[in-house]
Amino acid sequence: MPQAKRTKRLSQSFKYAFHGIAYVLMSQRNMKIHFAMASLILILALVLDVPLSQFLWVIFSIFFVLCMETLNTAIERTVDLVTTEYHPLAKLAKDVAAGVVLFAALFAVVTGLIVFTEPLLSVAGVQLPFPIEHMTIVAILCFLIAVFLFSLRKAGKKDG
Ligand SMILES: Nc1ncnc2c1ncn2[C@@H]1O[C@H](COP(=O)(O)OP(=O)(O)OP(=O)(O)O)[C@@H](O)[C@H]1O
Repeated sequence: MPQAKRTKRLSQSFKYAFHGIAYVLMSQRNMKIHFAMASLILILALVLDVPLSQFLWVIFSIFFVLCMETLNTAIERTVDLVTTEYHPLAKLAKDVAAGVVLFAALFAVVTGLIVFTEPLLSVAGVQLPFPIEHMTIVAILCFLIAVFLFSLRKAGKKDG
């Protein structure tokens, strides 16, 4: 029956997807760290009773990081399929894929700082000197400028 066939195919797809996720979790140290951090953050959100609108951002950033780490592993294995020898393009592909995970992780850190800094400090009876959004803007601007300067230096070294 076509219906039964489709159900079987769907369950097979889930099985393959879970196999992929299990592989990433078992083989990648970073994925284990992401899982541990996500668990801690969820417990912290529960303890601090984070409002739903902010909690949604926390959940989004958790799954965003998990997605990017999974994608990164897929890219790494694909590169390994093409070559296990040293190749500058293999290096570039893997380094850029690692950059994707770093961007996702930074997004998660920024989200965590915005959501958790004030509630955590208020538990300790401390007040921030400036609004958290202003401090976040300054921190992100500093990061962007630092990355830009680092890239310029790298490009300069290549030319020189
Ligand atoms: N075939 C290759 N050619 C050139 N450089 C490579 C190659 N494979 C890996 N590298 C370099 O080594 C770095 C680490 O690669 P590696 O595949 O070990 O990634 P990893 O994050 O340690 O993943 P895993 O431990 O899951 O294999 C890459 O970012 C890249 O700079």
